[in-house]
Amino acid sequence: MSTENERALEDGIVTDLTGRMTYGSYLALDQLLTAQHPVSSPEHHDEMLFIIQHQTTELWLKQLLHELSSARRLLASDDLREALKRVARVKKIQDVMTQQWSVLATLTPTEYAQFRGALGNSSGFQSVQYRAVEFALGNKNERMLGVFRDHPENLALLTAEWEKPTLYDEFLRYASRRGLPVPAEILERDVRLPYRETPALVPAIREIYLNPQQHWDLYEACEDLVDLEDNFQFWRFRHLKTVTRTIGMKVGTGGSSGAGFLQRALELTFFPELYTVRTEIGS
Ligand code: HEM
Ligand SMILES: N[C@@H](CC(=O)c1ccccc1NC=O)C(=O)O
Repeated sequence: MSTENERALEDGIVTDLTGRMTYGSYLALDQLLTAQHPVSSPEHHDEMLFIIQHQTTELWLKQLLHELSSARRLLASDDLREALKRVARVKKIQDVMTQQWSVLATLTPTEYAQFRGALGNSSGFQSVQYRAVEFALGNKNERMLGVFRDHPENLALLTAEWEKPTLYDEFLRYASRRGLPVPAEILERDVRLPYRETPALVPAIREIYLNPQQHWDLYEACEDLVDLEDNFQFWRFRHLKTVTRTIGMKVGTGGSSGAGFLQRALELTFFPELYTVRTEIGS
């Protein structure tokens, strides 16, 4: 151990950054770190945590959309292996997002009640990126577009997502090109509608699960999609549990019933046939 207990800076380290790209300029930190604007007055200590938790979630949602869009393009160009790399990253990001609830769970109902009133009618329900991720995964809902009528850029982003095939649509189109019997009603479906379970698809999925050696990459892909749906439900569940411990059964600032409304999202499924097939495997 050096007696000074101070690390010497090496001569090669650049310290005059005038006119150069820097850490802060590259990452636009001047903007990022001045974008926290608590609205409680006097400012409540815990509102900063509330803002940071949402902002970090929005950053991860941006990355999820980036990965999911790429995964769909890769599937459309028959590159399943690379598409699955994207999905692997999506799964890791979901893990972080779900873990992150434990930070917000340190916010007590007493603390939250002290600045909740300042939030007005704002609500996570109005998160355009969250809605775009739901759409990308198949939970389309035309009525959600209306929420963004006051914000043309958000409306354009979500409308574009609404009109795009979902990750499952692209996967099933790819499986069809690989020779699996994906019914025409799926290949030709109106992709702006929520994905609904189609019994005629189950034989194609069953074929993959009963003969994994012949369809190994598709088999892996199906399991990755199930992981992704599981992870999505874990996030929803932690949200519901955080909400219940913080506001109990109060109605939401966005105007919904609150916990009951969030509970009903847990009944939704993105990839129904991937679950149905499990009932049919073995005895
Ligand atoms: C104490 C913290 C939180 C509470 C009490 C809470 C409460 C609620 C409630 C009651 C709703 C239903 C809509 C409404 O009427 O407002 C909702 C929806 C939502 N919240 Fe939160 N929330 C919290 C934290 C978060 C965080 C950190 C995020 C991350 C971005 C988030 C994202 C969402 C989303 C995306 C929805 C829409 C869910 C859907 O449509 O199924 N919430 N929240
Ligand atoms: N809906 C929450 C308020 C809330 O959580 C919130 C408020 C503004 C921005 C994001 C929020 N997060 C999730 O809904 C409530 O009813 O307390």
